[in-house]
Amino acid sequence: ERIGVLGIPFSKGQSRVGTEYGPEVLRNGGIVRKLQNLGCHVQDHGDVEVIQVENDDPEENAKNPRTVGLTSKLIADKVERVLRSEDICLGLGGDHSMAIGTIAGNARVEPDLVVLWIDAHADINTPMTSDSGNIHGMPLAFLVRELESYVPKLPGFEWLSPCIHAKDIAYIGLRDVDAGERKIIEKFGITAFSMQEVDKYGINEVVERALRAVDPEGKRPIHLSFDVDAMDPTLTPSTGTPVIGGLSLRETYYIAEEVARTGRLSMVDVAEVNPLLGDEKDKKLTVDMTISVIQRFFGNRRGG
Ligand SMILES: N[C@@]1(C(=O)O)CN(C[C@@H]2CCCCN2)C[C@@H]1CCC[B-](O)(O)O
Ligand SMILES: [Mn+2]
Ligand SMILES: [Mn+2]
Ligand SMILES: [Mn+2]
Repeated sequence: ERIGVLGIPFSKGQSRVGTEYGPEVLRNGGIVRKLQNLGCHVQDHGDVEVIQVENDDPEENAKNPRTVGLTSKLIADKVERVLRSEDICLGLGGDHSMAIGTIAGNARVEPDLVVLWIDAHADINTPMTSDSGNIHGMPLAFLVRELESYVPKLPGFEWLSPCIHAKDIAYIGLRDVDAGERKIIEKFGITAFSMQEVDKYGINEVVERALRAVDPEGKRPIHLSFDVDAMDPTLTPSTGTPVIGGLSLRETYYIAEEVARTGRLSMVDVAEVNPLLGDEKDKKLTVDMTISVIQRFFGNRRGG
């Protein structure tokens, strides 16, 4: 497998400084070398250029819309280019608004992709249903065709057309879903396995059902968007919106190993690592746990 690593040093989808250092701490943690040691061909494509728009006033309750929108376009263009020359793109974030660009860019190369969203949160608020106005809580709303009439065209987003269907998404790890998101998930029948289902069925059954729900014939490319807050905060404390009762290390490994085993992985987003949150121990733990999970998306199997 040829892997293209792309840094996405972005933080304006939310309000806490620090996620812009995500790519740096993951690179310093040795992710490129560790993937090469797995026998992968790894090319580091550097960082996406981040745009900071002056006087970027909120629009329809969404904060930093122009900065997020225009940076998302650059992300999409770069992801498209990487996927034209590599088999898989590994996007190192950066807050989860990065997924607007990564999914848009991936869909240009793999229009038939499905999305597995591993997260404590649903990240599908519209600007109107959002309590925070932070766009990292909205990325899927900008991408889902069925929501197009519910989402205003914000300044900076003129370039973006929704590119996935609600039925192409499956969530694993939900445990902090807003009322408006719950309504959207129910209205459009989005496949969602919260931590309650993980406890009820076990992670193996959840992964099997999630994959079968979005891709019953087992032939579509997979965009895996991993928010490190899906894991329990005892494992990844350095993240902006931690929620207790998260995925264990072994459950997260299992998801990664099973997705790797499909052989249809197209892109992995790694979102919401914030090395400025917590103490040095928290930061090191978060980076080490995140890197150990990433390795399992790319062939490191516990059984050797
Ligand atoms: N839905 C949210 C939004 O701001 O839209 C609200 N939530 C925080 C809020 C705190 C109080 C209790 C209810 N939850 C964060 C989430 C976005 C997470 C983005 B991610 O990328 O980290 O997943
Ligand atoms: Mn390709
Ligand atoms: Mn989250
Ligand atoms: Mn998220």
